[in-house]
Amino acid sequence: MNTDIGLSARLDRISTDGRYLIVPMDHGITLGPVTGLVDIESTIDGITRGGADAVLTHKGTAPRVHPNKNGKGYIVHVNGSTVIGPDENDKRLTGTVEDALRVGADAVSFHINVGSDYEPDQMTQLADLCSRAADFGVPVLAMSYARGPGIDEQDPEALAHAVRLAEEVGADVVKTAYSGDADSFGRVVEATRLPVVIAGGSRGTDRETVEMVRGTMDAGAAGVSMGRSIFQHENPEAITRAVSAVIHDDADVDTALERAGLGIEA
Ligand SMILES: CC(=O)[C@@H](O)[C@H](O)C[C@H](N)C(=O)O
Ligand SMILES: O=CC(=O)COP(=O)(O)O
Repeated sequence: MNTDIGLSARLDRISTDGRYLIVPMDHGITLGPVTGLVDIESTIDGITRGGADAVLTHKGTAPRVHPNKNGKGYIVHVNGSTVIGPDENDKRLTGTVEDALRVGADAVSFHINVGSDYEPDQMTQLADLCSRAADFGVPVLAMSYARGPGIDEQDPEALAHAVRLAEEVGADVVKTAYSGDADSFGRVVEATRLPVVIAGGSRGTDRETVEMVRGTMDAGAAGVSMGRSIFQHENPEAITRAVSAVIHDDADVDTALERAGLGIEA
């Protein structure tokens, strides 16, 4: 059976007209129950009201996600590590495509640290995940970071390599870090035919967050998979509304902040 229609139907559920505003909340494994993840129900309710296309968690929190996601998309993340373990870059499998489908996911995601000691195993696992997901018409979001000893995590050449690897092994959407400006990130976006979305990293000011999103879209990217900058915000709905204004309505930074009721000062 042709699963292309399933793939495109599911991609539509996690995006709007090819643009992606994903809020990942898989950090409960990595960082523990940090701000925004303790009462994850109200965070999900706020961000989906604010304009998120999809939320992302590990499979165990699925029962807490579904009643609060206001009809938006759902992605299940299938590997993880902790900051208190021996090596945070050593992400291990936590689920399968079948697990994700069982808990009602529209897509799966997987984190690879390109340049780390764990890259060979993670690359094989990602390639296998893409093959398995393709059997079911399930999209794969590859979180492809340039991370490891001696790696500059914002180096555009390293990021370009990371996103290209994701395409080569069969992913459908790729997330990576932002290189810091639209010009250099344009080279990252050009490195692949996949839709590219950025991670937000640790939380900055509202203006810094929205400027980063504006630069990303100006570089030709497809959106964001932005976690801490959104779920750790004192008003996740408002910051999502600002990010959504840029991604979905092509707003400039001041307009986006004003529309969300956030101050336009730095
Ligand atoms: C906590 C971090 O540094 C993030 O960049 C994570 O590595 C990315 C991911 N969402 C995770 O928690 O595994
Ligand atoms: O799953 C994690 C991400 O996609 C990015 O999270 P961040 O907190 O925006 O770096």
